[in-house]
Amino acid sequence: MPGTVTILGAGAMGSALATPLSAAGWEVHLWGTWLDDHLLAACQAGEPHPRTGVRLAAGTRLYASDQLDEAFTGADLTVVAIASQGVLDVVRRALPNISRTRALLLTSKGFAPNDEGHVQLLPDALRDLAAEEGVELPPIVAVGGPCKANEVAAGRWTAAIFGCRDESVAEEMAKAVATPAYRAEVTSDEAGVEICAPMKNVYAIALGLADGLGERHGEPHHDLKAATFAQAVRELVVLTHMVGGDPVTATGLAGAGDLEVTGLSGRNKVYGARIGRGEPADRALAEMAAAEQTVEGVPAARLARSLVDQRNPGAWPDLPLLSAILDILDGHSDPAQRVADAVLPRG
Ligand SMILES: NC(=O)C1=CN([C@@H]2O[C@H](COP(=O)(O)OP(=O)(O)OC[C@H]3O[C@@H](n4cnc5c(N)ncnc54)[C@H](OP(=O)(O)O)[C@@H]3O)[C@@H](O)[C@H]2O)C=CC1
Ligand SMILES: O=C(CO)COP(=O)(O)O
Repeated sequence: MPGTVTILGAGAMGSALATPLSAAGWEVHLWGTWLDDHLLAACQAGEPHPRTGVRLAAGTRLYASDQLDEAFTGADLTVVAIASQGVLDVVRRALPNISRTRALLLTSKGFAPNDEGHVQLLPDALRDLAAEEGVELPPIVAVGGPCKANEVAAGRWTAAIFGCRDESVAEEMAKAVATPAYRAEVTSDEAGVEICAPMKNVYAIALGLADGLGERHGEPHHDLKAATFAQAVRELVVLTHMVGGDPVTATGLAGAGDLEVTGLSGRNKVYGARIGRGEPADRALAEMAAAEQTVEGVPAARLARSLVDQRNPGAWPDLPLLSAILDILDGHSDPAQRVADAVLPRG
């Protein structure tokens, strides 16, 4: 199918996807938000993208925030690669253009709270938004799996998972973007992919904490990290079930796979490591924000608290690690002990 793809968001992931999409034969239009001018300027100057350290794929056309309509000239496909807090705002502006494309691929990992505080998965919120505006959205394909933007940008082997309620659309898209290095498996479990995506960021904070403890004490805490990993996967299964998804999604690329890569080197893990080294949670977050390091697990954890309260508060006893992470974000005085108590057997 290759034709023209418009990528909304010129941050790490949006710019990275230009690599496989170009390699798969697409003409790539990369649109930057009103916050991305400095990123586009660096790319225009032929420098590596500031967030990935990798040069944009040759031939990528760049569009500034006031060129949204131009960015959709001839577009057949939309990719949304906006950090979660900006997704609804950007999609609202682009709705008429998006509606003329074959599908909307959504890489963002987060939740959408509405004005009444009701927490939705992003695709549900996007469909509601489109209905309110009287616009018909194309099928949404949730993009998940262990995909570090810098590795995708560099053209290294990456396995993604595409989740669409209409599995044939996921299949069509997976074929249309496949390269020897970037390939996607498909599922009809949109909800499962969409709950695992933000929640693995939350749990990766706890994985990072074990690494930070190791650095602080000069001795590894791999046992704690592994126990944390296993508990995180158990809780991803509980949460996936809660939103009507398939537990297999939680144990595959979208859940365990993405948790692993984020626990190795993601920004959420880096944040957790700072807490493990002894930094106060709020100060570490402020310093990462100042360095343009998005830590999506923090807002996601708090929205997940509301999601569980709204959908099934009876599940809290099965979510001790999520409870621990929330306490740590709220300033718990002994984060390491709090995680250990959540993931070690009671004895
Ligand atoms: N980085 C990665 O390895 C991966 C990321 N993802 C997901 O893809 C999405 C994008 O990630 P990534 O590219 O790393 O994120 P970035 O931090 O690089 O930001 C992505 C884009 O979102 C914009 N943005 C941030 N906040 C707002 C806002 N309030 N309003 C409008 N626009 C906003 C950014 O602008 P600004 O430049 O100002 O931040 C940028 O254009 C995320 O949800 C992430 O979870 C998925 C897989 C891997
Ligand atoms: O989602 C990611 C990898 O799949 C990136 O994770 P971080 O946001 O923690 O860097």
